This record gives sequence, structure tokens and C-alpha cells, in this order.
Amino acid sequence: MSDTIRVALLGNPNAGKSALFNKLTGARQKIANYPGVTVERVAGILTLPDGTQMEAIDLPGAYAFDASSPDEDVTRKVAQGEFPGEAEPDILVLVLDAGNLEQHLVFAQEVLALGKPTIVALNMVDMAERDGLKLDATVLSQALGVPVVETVAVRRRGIDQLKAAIAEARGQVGTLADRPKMDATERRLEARTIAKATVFQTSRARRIGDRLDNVLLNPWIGPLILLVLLFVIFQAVFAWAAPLSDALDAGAGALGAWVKAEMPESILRDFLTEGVIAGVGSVVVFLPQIIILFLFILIMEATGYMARAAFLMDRLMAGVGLSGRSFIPLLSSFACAIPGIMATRSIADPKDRLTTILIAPLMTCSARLPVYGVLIAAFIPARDVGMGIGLQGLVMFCLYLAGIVAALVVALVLRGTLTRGEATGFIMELPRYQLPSIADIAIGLWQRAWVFLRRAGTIIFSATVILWVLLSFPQAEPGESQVDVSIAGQIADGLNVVLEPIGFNREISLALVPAMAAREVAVSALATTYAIDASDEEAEAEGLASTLSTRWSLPTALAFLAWFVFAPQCLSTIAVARRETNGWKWPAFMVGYLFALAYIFAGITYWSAVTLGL
Ligand SMILES: Nc1nc2c(ncn2[C@@H]2O[C@H](COP(=O)(O)OP(=O)(O)OP(=O)(O)O)[C@@H](O)[C@H]2O)c(=O)[nH]1
Ligand SMILES: [Mg+2]
Repeated sequence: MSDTIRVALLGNPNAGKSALFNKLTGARQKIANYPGVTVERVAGILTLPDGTQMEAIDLPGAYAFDASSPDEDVTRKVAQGEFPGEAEPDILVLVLDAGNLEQHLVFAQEVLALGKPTIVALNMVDMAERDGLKLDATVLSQALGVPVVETVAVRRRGIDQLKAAIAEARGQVGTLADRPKMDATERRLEARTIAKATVFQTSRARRIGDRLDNVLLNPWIGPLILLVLLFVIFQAVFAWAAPLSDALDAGAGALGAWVKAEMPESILRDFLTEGVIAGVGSVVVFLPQIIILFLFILIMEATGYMARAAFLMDRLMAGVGLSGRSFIPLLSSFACAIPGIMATRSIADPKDRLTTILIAPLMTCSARLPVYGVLIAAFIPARDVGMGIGLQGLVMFCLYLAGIVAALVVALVLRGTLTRGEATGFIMELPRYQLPSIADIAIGLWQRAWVFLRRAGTIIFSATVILWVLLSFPQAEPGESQVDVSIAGQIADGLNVVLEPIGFNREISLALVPAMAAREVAVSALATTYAIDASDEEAEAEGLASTLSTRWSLPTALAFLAWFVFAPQCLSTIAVARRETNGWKWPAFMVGYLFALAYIFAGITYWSAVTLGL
């Protein structure tokens, strides 16, 4: 192992380190056009042209070594060889954004002062060219005293040269002269001098971005555009996905019917039709919705609009005592609270960070999409409420909004009590606008689809199978209802005592327990339960949505939706919250307050709906 060289990628946030890392190692680390994407060290192995093994280490971006956020701390420790269980890197690759050279050279001074063999990857030269900048890499190399390789990480440009430079730098370990120690001001001055010498031609091509920002960041028009955009997304999630989802739904129904007709009656047949096809199938049909949602999210991330959205939200966030820094973690939580909670590592203030962790589960994660989707399909007519706006998409939009509003209110309360503190200002820099690369978007979508299907095949499948077993035994005598006599049915009867006051029926109580594993299980569990219940004849072929629409009252359905806005039905989120807060105290608090809110709001929804005669 001793001849494996260890190379760490360092630089400011959003310099393109992860993009470079991916191209070097063939990995598929998340890259996105805003700072703070990578929050922990990630390593990968590759072979250099001369046959040496190299371990590349991707690190969170940093502005300085003395920064206080947990992610930047990792960067400092790895670079200085203080990371537990890890040797010092042999070579540093300092990634600089060619279009933001002056700013990126400030941290560069600190990295160079470490006195380690360093290679500069002058990245994003394509963007610099687009902006009308011309850079002289030789001048930069002389000024910094290290080799400079021009790269375009997203196009593989310069990757081979970079590898060659790394192989060459290998021999020079320890030969770098000590550099003078500089303070922050000196570093800034030096950065300016070097940038001036390196960048020797500028034109006014940057104007496009400025003009876009004038509109998109306008205090009045900006938020309006953001709102309209979100609105369009949820309309699209329903409208565009409908034909595909319907086809998948019909396919699952036909498959179930076929298995039923072809196989002799047996426990295995029941397991396949009721557990696997009806249960897991009921979740898988939401794949088109998930893909459409992520298509929008990925495009917004890649273009640089997401960072603008964070900027727009800053005033609102400050109003509830959070900083704009919390926006990206909260936004990531729309995919899943787990990466969202991890992304809080880029928040320096501990109380600010804790608050963000505690409210992250209120953001509507993609696991809720199947739950909302089934109930909306069952109870909300696919009507046009005027101007081409579909009612179903509108309801979905409102559910997302409910989560956001709840999160803001909870943050406000927490910041005044348990996590009291001052709001810090917005410090995120705005990245340049980029056209999204179709390949990157396609890979991103493929990854999301894969995550979704893998969940369906593992956690959702297992939870559904266990439930199916508990529902199928002991077997009912003729004339008895299978669900009534089953173990699961008995347990649900007990739980239903607590949940009945908020309008929940026994099937819901039954579904909520396995749904602790993952929210989607609520859908597969309901599908399995009703499939077993109906197994005598008839109803089985119809989808879950139509079954629900005939068996549940509207107030019950609405209460169920309200429950899922709040309920912390996800063990992995609880586990991550424990890890990130180093103890059980805060996750316990989180689970407690979320269940309390879920119960209260489901109750309010139910009784209001009943009172209104819905
Ligand atoms: N045009 C262009 N875009 C690039 C280049 N390198 C990276 N990008 C884009 O720049 C953005 C940031 O890239 P990342 O690799 O996520 O940056 P990072 O340095 O890892 O950022 P953090 O993890 O936040 O520190 C992404 O949208 C990339 O697609 C490049 O050379 N040219
Ligand atoms: Mg990164």
C-alpha cells in the first residue's frame, strides 16, 4: 500500500472539486451549482499513466482554514493530517475557479503555506472564456510557484494533463521552500496582485447573468417567479406523469390478475398478488412523479437558480431566526431529510444548525409523494379550477406549502426558546448561471430513480412482506374476515383506540406501524391490507385509489394527509439526527414534537371537515 499516493482536492466551495473528482475516479459524487454540496470527505482510487495507484480525496469546499462550520473543519483536518485514522495527503490539488480567480486565490495562499507539493487545477476555464476573460497559466504558475493545469472538469478537458502533473509532483515531496506566513489582509492583497497579473483581458460578456439577476432577484418579481415556478412543478408532477402512472397502474393490475388466473390457489399465489404486486407495486407506480419532480430540482440546481432561490428566501429565513445558509439543507430535504440533515454541516452556528436539523423533516420529502399521490388521486377530482390549473396539483402544492409554513413557525418558536440566538446574515456567494448538461441531468435522474426502486425492492418490500405475514395468520375460518382475526388486525385494533378520535380507521392504524420504516410503506401496507380483505373476489383488480375512495370518508382522507405533513415516519432520519447531534436528546425531542403536531393537526382537520359536512 505504501506506493499508493494520496491526493486531496482542496479549494473554495463550488470550484468544481467534486466534478474533477468524478472525472478522475469515475465516481458519481453529487455536484451542483451552489456552494456547500460536499460535506464530508470521499475517497476514490485510480491508476496514473505511469502505473502508480493514487487515492483521490474529495473534500468540502472551504474559504479558510480557521472557519468554524463542521464541513470546513473536515477539510482543514484532512489537509493538515489531523483527520483521525488518516495519514497526511502526499499531494494537494488546489482547485481554482478561473472566473473568480481573485476570490479563490485568498484560500489558495493558505493552502500553499502548508508547504506541501501542490498542483493548481485552474478549473472552469470554459466559463472564464465565456465571460470574456483571458488567463495566462504560466504567469499564475510563476506567481504561485507550483504547476498550473487548465481544466474543464465537466468536459474532461485537462484531466490527463492533471494526472501527468500529479505523477510528476510525486518525486518532489518535501522540496518546496517554506513560504512566508501571511495574515488575512496580506493574503487578500496578494490574491489581488496575482489575479491582476494573470487575467489580462476582460470584456463585458458577464452582462447576461447580471440582467437575469436584475429580474430573478428583484425583491418583488423574484419571489413571485419562484412561487409560480414551484406551482408549475406540482402541476407538472400530476399532469405529465398521469399517462405513465396510469399505464404502470394498469400494468400492475393486469399482472396481478394474470398471476391469479395462471397459478393454482396457494399461499404463494396470495403472497405474490397481495404482498408483492399489490403492495410494492402500489409504490412503484409513482416512479414517473418522482422523476418529474427531480427533473425540475436537478435543472434548478445545475443552472444556478437554486442559489438565487436561497437568496430570495433569506429575508424570510431571517424573519424566523434562521440564516440563508439553512436554505440549501432545507431544500435538500425535499428529496430526503437525510442528505438535508447532513448538509447542515455547512452551517457554522451550532444553534442555527440544530434548529435546521429539527425542522428538516417538515420539508416534504419524496417518500411522501406516493402517500399524497394516492390520496389525492382517490379523493380530489382531476378538475380544472380555471386558467388551466388542475385541482390535484393545487392540493399537492398546498401540502408542500403546509410543510414549509410549519417549519418556519417551528423555527421561530425554537429560536425564541430552546435554540435561542441571533440570526446571522446571508453569506452564500451566488454561482454563475450555467446551461445544464444533459448528461449530468440524465445521470442525476437515473440515480434518483435507482434510489427509489432500490427502496421499493428492499425496505418497502421487507416491511410489506412482514405485514402480509402478520395479516395472513392465523387464517380465518369461512365467514370470518381475515384482517379481523390476523395478528396485525389485533394489534391495529389496540392502536386504533388512540387514533380513532382523529378520524383514523383500523386500516390506517395498521399501516402506520410498518410505515415507521419508510413513509411509502403506508401506501403498500394499505394496498396489501385491502387486497387481503377483498381476496374473495371482485375489487382486487381495481387500483388502491379507487378502493380508498369507496371505503374512506373525505374527512378521514384529509386527516391522513395532515398526519403525513408532520409525522416523523422514518427511522433513518431519526438515526441521522442522532448521529449529527451526538445523542438521543434532540432526536427524541424531534420525534415527540412532530408526532404531537401530527396528532393535533390530523384531529383539527378531521373535526373541521366533519363540522363542515364534507
Ligand atoms: N462550465 C463548467 N462548469 C463546471 C466546471 N467544473 C465544475 N462545473 C460546475 O460547477 C458546479 C460546481 O461543481 P462541484 O463539483 O459541485 O463543485 P465543488 O467544488 O465540489 O463544490 P462544493 O462541494 O460545494 O465545495 C457544478 O454545477 C458543475 O457542473 C467546469 O470546468 N466548467
Ligand atoms: Mg463538492
